Amino acid sequence: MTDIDFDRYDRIRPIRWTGDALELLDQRRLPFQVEYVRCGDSDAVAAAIHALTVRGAPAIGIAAAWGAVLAAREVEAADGVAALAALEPALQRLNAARPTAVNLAWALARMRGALAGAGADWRARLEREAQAIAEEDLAANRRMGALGAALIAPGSGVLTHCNTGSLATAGFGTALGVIRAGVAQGRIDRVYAGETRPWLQGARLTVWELEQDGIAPTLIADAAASHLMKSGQVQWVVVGADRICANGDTANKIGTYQLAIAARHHGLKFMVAAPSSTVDMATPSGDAIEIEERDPGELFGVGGVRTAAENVGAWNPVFDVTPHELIDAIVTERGVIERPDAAAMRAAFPG
Ligand SMILES: CSC[C@H]1O[C@H](OP(=O)(O)O)[C@H](O)[C@@H]1O
Repeated sequence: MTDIDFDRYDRIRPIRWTGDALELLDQRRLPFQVEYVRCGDSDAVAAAIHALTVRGAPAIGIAAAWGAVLAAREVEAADGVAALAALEPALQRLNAARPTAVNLAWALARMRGALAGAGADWRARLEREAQAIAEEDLAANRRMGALGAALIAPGSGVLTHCNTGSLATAGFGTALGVIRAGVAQGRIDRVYAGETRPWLQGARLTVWELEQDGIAPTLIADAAASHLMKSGQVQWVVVGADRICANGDTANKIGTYQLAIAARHHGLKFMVAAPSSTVDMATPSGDAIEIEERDPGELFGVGGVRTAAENVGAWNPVFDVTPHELIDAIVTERGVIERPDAAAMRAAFPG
């Protein structure tokens, strides 16, 4: 199979550290405006994560890590132990920005760990740790892309949901990295992207990302997914994850669960691609995952056009849980877990 020209397929960087501030590509404005917003302190980063200025499980972990670096400039401490105590309120505010993606808490735990044993140079240690988290994520995505693409037979069609690309990570993407690798290797002929209401990560972000690569996706309404699967044009559904539990149950963007049900009904394969930073072995199953519910107002407008009358009752959970029984493969940078269950997860993530 041809090698993957990673640089060709990965020119978007949603997160930029300037040395004294964090610049975030404002994903609320894409694809119509390409604008970066500047976060000069940790609370601005927390607000940006909550507002989805930056979004995507790995990306919010990386942003929070840089938020901790900014918080370090807001406190005085002689060493790592004193810094840990002084930083904790800011780290808690960063952690509270969104509840479902485990990457946020995972990144902040990495930053706390970097302080252990640190001396007067603890701020520099934090900055190195944030940089390492971002670099490790990019490397993980590129390895995951190759591992996931290898499962896909040449001539395949793939459906993806939400945005799991460079915009949601340090680069290349998770599920979108598998798709980029699969297209590069001639395995994937057709890419379908679900619009992903209500926030339209698919229509606004995934389509834009793939067009930057010269990959022409076919956009579909979320409601068209089962009909597409029935057509025989798609062989795999490939999605990302926000939290993968100890038994393989997976939280991901709302709408993923019904894609998994339809895929199983139509005999399609269902792949979850996520870095090991998304695996949460401390959560036994999907029932224990906190599902973020956002402002119902996100349901009422699309591109400035109202989609419902005022004061309509609405419910806006933005994630759901796919039971492991409906997942054919979980792909992380450590390898492929076929037919995931608690035993397979323990074998892959022994502790
Ligand atoms: C590799 S991104 C993982 C995950 O994050 C997205 O959620 P959101 O856009 O709300 O941050 C979506 O669930 C992606 O699959």
